[in-house]
Amino acid sequence: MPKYIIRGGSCLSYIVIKCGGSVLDKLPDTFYKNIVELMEQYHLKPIVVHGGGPVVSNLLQTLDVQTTFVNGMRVTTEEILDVVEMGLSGIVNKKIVREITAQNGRAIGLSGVDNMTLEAEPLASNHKLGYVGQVASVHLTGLNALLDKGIIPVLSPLAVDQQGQRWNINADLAAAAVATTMQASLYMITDVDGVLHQDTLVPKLSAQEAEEMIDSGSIYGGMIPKVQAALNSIEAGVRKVVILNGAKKNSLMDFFIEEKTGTVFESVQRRNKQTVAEEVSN
Ligand SMILES: Nc1ncnc2c1ncn2[C@@H]1O[C@H](COP(=O)(O)OP(=O)(O)O)[C@@H](O)[C@H]1O
Ligand SMILES: CC(=O)N[C@@H](CCC(=O)OP(=O)(O)O)C(=O)O
Repeated sequence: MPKYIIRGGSCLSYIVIKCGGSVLDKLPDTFYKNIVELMEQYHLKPIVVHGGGPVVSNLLQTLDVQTTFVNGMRVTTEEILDVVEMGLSGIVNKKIVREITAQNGRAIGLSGVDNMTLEAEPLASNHKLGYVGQVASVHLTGLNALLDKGIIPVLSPLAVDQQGQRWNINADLAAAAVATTMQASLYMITDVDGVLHQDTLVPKLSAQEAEEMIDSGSIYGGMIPKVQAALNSIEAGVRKVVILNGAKKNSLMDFFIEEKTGTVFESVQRRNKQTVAEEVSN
């Protein structure tokens, strides 16, 4: 087994990799290869949760259906739900499964609806967003059954409630819910190097700094739910979340080994532990 540093003194066996729609067409083969390597060489349990907003928007445009976003969330009617399901659980989900297969990995695609993996409730702040939900519970049976067999689950962010109603979940929120339930580290893969402030990468971001950047408009659009999901995950006990550029070759593995790029969110407790460890080693 290759040598690698486990930072913070613990081995997190689950890793949630959120793959954003913004970067889907720009992901190099190494991205999928790295996921397979994390499972086969580093004995981690990766779960891919994906978005695909641009694919859904293109489908809607082809169908001549208007679509609007409020703070990075798509206003979702029953008609739009059909297209979201078609685009995400169909086109995008199967593309990712094929790409992992091409790297000699084994992957099974499922939607949050399957086996009620993602149980939905209406979004807390859902004023006029329609069928936009949030995750009430993550049911892990299906995901664990696949991981135990060495199969990588690829999860699309649709969810279902107790009445059988589908809900459209922002993929960052879905990934954060899975990471929180599994107490996994969360890698949010997107098309920029991380959170930028005046075109400069912000390597670490606290909740207060993030709120200021959202209020000032320096964080906008799809980066808002991403940063909020990262902060909520940390608040709920996830030790590390990183926003990373997936378009760069090997970025996933490079971060895993060296932690040099991206914007990192960490719990205060973990930061303190690391500082103590570093002081001891000095
Ligand atoms: N402060 C910021 N730093 C970096 N990107 C930002 C920022 N504010 C807004 N963005 C936008 O957020 C986008 C990423 O969000 P989004 O398109 O929803 O990604 P994904 O599909 O990967 O989830 C970036 O491409 C950028 O246009
Ligand atoms: C409620 C909501 O906005 N859902 C998103 C789900 C996909 C998504 O989040 O995709 P990205 O990760 O590519 O942004 C949508 O309909 O586009």
